[in-house]
Amino acid sequence: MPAIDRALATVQDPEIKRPITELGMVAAVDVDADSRVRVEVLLTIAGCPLKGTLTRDVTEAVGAVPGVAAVEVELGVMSAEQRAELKQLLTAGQGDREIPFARPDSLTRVIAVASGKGGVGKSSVTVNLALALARRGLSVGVLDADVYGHSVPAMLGVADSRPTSVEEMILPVPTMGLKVMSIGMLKPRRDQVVAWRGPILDRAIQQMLADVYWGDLDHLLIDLPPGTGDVAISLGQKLPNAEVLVVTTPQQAAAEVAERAGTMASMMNQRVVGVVENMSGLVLDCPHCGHSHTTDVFGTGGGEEVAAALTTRIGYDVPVLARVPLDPRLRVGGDEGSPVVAEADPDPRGAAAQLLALADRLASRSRPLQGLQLGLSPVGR
Ligand SMILES: Nc1ncnc2c1ncn2[C@@H]1O[C@H](COP(=O)(O)OP(=O)(O)OP(=O)(O)O)[C@@H](O)[C@H]1O
Repeated sequence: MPAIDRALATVQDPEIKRPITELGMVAAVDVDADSRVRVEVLLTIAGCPLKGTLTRDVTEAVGAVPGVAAVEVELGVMSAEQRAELKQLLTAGQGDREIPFARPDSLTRVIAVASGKGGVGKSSVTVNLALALARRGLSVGVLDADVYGHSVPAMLGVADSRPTSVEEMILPVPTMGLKVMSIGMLKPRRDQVVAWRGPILDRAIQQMLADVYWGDLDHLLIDLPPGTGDVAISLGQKLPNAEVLVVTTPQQAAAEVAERAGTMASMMNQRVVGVVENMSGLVLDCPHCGHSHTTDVFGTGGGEEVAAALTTRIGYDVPVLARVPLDPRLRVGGDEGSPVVAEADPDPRGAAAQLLALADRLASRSRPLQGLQLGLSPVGR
């Protein structure tokens, strides 16, 4: 029945984000004399964590077709051959172990979020920015490459999730409209320590970029470890066309290390797109006078200092793109796995409003060629 086929084509696999009909996941559709429909859906792997979502979506879509009396969803599992076909379909045109974002024709804007030192709010900025961009209808992936912290999954409420893998192709974990992959998800257990060094880290980064099925992304946000270590070098080599956002605090003492992270990105030919000053003034409503007062807990001027120093050193304008205030709601959102930008009606003086404005600024910027590698080489005469 074409109407049932059309209804099934509206159901997406929650991880791959493509219609199940295109992915070879609908094995059979039977309609009996009483207009009861039985749909056999093939999961990519047995025990797929999202089978409940799939069953519900298929039941709802087919149940809404006029004339359908009842829907029964039967779940099966793809054979090795069917999985190999699926992998082939998803990676068509992509060379083995090729990083799709490094291709010259890639339309994905990669933004790596860097900081000089830890604890300045790099991961908080990454997850909130990602969610704010996704709320604008953009397709966004988040790659947590912070070997020391990997706090992104917890901040997005998927700390214990593990990605599904289909024939060595890893499907990122879907949450809140984002696709998430973390270096922590490559560990067998959450409490295990990642004690990897150069070459193994490099392989892990390669795997997370090339072996993960990211699909068509508008943005990929990467949470880098603090500082200028191995991961930043690996990513710089693999993704010279990435843009880098430097997060720092207003504290003057933190400025120098943040500058170093920005300079390093530019040495890797990545464009430094701007600076985010986080933990700027704390706004408190005064119980005595009724007005609000701002306390500069970490001083002032750190963001400007980093931006000015990078502008001079790199030779193009590196602006301060946002000043995000200290805001307990941001911390609570991170702890609870529900980023503050998801709040309805954000307080215009709070962190959420500044992070939403940052997403707007970044999304509305066209990608300038200055600072990007064009891959041109002079022709000899
Ligand atoms: N603007 C802010 N207001 C209040 N709390 C904040 C703010 N920014 C970050 N925090 C809190 O500070 C702590 C450190 O933030 P976060 O983990 O984002 O930093 P980080 O730079 O990614 O650190 P690391 O590199 O060590 O992972 C978190 O508990 C976070 O909730």
